Amino acid sequence: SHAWGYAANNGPDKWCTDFPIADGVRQSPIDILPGASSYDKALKPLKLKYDPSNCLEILNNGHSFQVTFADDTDSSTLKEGPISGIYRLKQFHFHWGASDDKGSEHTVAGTKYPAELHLVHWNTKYASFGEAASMSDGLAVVGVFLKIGAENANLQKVLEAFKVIKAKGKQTTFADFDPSTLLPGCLDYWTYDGSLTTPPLLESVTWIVCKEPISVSCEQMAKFRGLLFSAEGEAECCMVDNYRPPQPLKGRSVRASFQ
Ligand SMILES: CCN[C@H]1CN(CCOCC)S(=O)(=O)c2sc(S(N)(=O)=O)cc21
Ligand SMILES: [Zn+2]
Repeated sequence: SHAWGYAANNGPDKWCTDFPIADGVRQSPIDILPGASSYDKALKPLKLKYDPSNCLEILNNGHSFQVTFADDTDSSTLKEGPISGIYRLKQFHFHWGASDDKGSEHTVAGTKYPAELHLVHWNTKYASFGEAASMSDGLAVVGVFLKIGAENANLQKVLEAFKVIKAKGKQTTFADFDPSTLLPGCLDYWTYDGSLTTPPLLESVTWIVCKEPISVSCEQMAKFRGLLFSAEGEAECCMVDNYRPPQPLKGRSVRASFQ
C-alpha cells in the first residue's frame, strides 16, 4: 500500500483503508461552533513555559515541516488549561492551503483560515512520547490560526530555514527559537477530546484551539507553499493543502474558556 498523503489517491478520504480509526468516535479536526460551545468557568488559563535552548532541529517530513524539541526534562511544558499534570513540548508544525481561502484544519462556524499552527505536547505521567501517543489522555495539542495581515517577524527565522529543507527528508539544526513568540496575545481557547489529524489518527489528543489568530503576510504564505511534498530527484510536488477537513462531532461537547 502506498504511503498516505493529501492527494486524490492517498488523501483524507482514503485514510480509513489503512487506518480504520479514521471513522472513530473522537476524530479531529472539527468545525467549532462558538454558539454551541459551553463556557466552563472551571477551565484554567493556559500555562505555557518554553525554553528556547530546547530547540533542536527543523525538518521536512513530507507531510509538513516541523521543529522538534528536546523533551528529556520539564523545561518546555504546558500546564493547567483543561489538562491535569505536566505535558512536555515535543514539536510544532503547520498545515496550510494552496491559496489564502483554505488551509486550517479546525474551522470556526465554517470559516477556514489560511494556516494553522500545532504545538504538540505529551503527558509526563507516561514514560515516553510514543507511549503517551497511544493513551486517551496522552497528548495535548495547542492550535493557533494564522490570518493574512501584517508580516509576522517571529516567523522569519522559520522561513529562512526553508531553503535548506525544501524537499522531503531534508533537515537542519535549528537553535534558540522560542515558540511562545508564535502565540496570540489573548489565550482564550476552545477545548474538546480528539485525535491526531494525520495517520495514525490516534484518539489521544486533548485539543486546545486558541480563539485569537496570529498574523502572517501573503508573501510569507507564499514561502510555505514553496516547500515540497516530494524528495530530491522526484518530480516536484508543492507542499500545499496538507490539511484534513473537519470530522463528525459524534456527540462531543466543545467547552470555551471564555464567555
Ligand atoms: C506526519 C505525522 N504527524 C503525526 C506524527 N506524530 C504522531 C506519531 O505518533 C506515533 C507514535 S505526532 O504526535 O507528532 C503528530 S501530532 C499531529 S496533529 N496534526 O494532530 O497535531 C500529527 C502527528
Ligand atoms: Zn497538525
